[in-house]
Amino acid sequence: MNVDNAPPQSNVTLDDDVEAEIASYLDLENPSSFFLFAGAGAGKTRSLVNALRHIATKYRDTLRLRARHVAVITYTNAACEEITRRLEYDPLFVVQTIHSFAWSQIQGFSSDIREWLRSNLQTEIADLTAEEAKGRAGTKASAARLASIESKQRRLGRLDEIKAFTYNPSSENRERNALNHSEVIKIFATFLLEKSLMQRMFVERYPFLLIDESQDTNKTLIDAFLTVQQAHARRFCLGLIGDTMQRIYLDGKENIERALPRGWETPKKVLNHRSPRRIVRLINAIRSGADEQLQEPRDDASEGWARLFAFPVDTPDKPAVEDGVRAYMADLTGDASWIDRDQCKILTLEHHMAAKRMGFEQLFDAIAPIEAFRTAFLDGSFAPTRFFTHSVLPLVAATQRGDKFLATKLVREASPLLRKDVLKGSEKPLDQLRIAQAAIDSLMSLWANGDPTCGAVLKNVASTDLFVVPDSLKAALAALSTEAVGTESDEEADPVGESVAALLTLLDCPFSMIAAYASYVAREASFDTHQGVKGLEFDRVMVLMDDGDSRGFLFGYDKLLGAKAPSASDLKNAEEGKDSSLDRTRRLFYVTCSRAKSSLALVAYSTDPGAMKTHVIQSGLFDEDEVHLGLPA
Ligand SMILES: Nc1ncnc2c1ncn2[C@@H]1O[C@H](COP(=O)(O)OP(=O)(O)OP(=O)(O)O)[C@@H](O)[C@H]1O
Repeated sequence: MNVDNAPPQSNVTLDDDVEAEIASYLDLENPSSFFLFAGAGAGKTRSLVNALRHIATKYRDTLRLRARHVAVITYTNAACEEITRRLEYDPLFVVQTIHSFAWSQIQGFSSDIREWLRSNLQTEIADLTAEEAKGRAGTKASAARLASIESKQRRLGRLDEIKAFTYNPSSENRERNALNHSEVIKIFATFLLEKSLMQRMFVERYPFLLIDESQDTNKTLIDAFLTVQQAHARRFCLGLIGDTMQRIYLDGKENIERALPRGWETPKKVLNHRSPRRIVRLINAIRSGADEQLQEPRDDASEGWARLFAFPVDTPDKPAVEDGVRAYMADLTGDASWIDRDQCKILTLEHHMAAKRMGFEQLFDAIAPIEAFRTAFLDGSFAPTRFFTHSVLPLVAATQRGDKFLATKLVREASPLLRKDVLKGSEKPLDQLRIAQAAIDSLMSLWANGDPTCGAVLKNVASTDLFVVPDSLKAALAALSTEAVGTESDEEADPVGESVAALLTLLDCPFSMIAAYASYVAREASFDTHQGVKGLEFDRVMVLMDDGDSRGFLFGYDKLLGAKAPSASDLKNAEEGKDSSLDRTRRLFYVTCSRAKSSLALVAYSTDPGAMKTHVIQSGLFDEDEVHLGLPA
């Protein structure tokens, strides 16, 4: 065959040798730790599964002989199940989410856990006591501190009674002997770093540890793993898989790629298997503001569509405008499914818009701005809101529906009033049931005068002992219940801290917001956010961006898309290499746009749609005919 006439080589196998490269690092005798650089749709899951299969083929017998395993940490339970399934449930692999994995490693060390907790509680109590000494007596802040000190002291006092600690990654962990989610991570990281025997046992048991979505994995633990790897570089292989451009959680490690120790390998994948050419060009252009990683579309990829529609920020009927955009996209692409809202993935980059449209804005505004609360609040695991969504709401909803059977079941399962030992110890268990029913009646009576506040609900539940109030709410409850005896100037001189203030605002919210928030975090809403679509892909994606809705504490589409100039602090952050709101917005924008398999419509509500249009064209994100100011005729 004449080589000149041969069809040009397709690029679809371009990255195939990366799999071999990774396999070469997975050498039991001479391991190399690695960080896989691969953008959106590069097939990271496939690389991970291939790497694991390689280990199984090459080392199964050797590993089994010494009861060793391969550990894999994934971000979600769904990812965990998917990888386990693809590995055909092979017991060689321990595939777990970070909390389950951390717990499985520390579970047997009850006395060490007890000592860690003792020392941690003592430090926390000492800090609070010092704050109390500096503060003013009789203020709400003082009431909150005293309540925290009391509950910590109570826990400290009971530590020696606890024989074994418990933990459940998907529950409230409110039992006396339970650890909470962040303690499990901190304890594991501390043990790994401080207990050399545990460190040695760990690398002996798991000579290979691969972490998926490593950019979002808790930074304390990533740092601990990096230290362990450095100490045992010759017999422990740490493989980090992920994409720095897709870091969306604030507890992930910033600039992880720059923190890699010497001697690490950095294989790179360049193909995007998911998106059509136009969308790969767009996500490359978005990414170029952050790093130099460019992707190539597959040679057999179609051209696809990406369009930007910019509207004034005060557009009155936004949902109607969005319907119009979908109708236009259906016409443009010849894909009638755009008409059907349910066949499109509608993404809001931030949650405020969802909160506003679904009716829990006040709740969102109370909690989301607090950095330490945000991640858990947005994924539904924040203990104070979970108390309302998982304990109180189901009971209230069942009672309001007249479902007595379910209401009784819920109280039996969760209420301290009907705990088995209480019923057993009671001479007349029937009386105990009456007490529980009276507590339910008392709670439900709050609705006689309309929608009660969360604070009124909490006070009521605490007074009847219907449910255990989580520690995280006790300080706020104390502050709420305090008839402040301090003067106004005392309150000014000793205000409640940011966290308690946020919880007090939460307690001020009408309880009806809890149901709206619960359905949002359970993803029952018709639109989703970047968090909900991690790792997923959809044919038709519509991204909604509204700075008017985002309150500016996290986002800045107008800045990203050029309708507003960056602020002085943005420029300063950029100069100092610090993560700015612009960087965060760029990453969310990248994550959402890169989910599209066929066509993409961006809808921006802007303070200056004209300036946005000029900027996105000048910066090479879009061509002139791809940007519409208003709905095209
Ligand atoms: N080598 C390949 N050949 C063909 N299709 C592939 C290949 N690798 C991955 N794919 C497909 O490409 C799509 C993206 O893969 P995958 O979801 O694993 O990417 P990813 O790197 O995890 O992406 P992201 O980080 O954006 O979530 C999937 O539909 C997958 O089946």
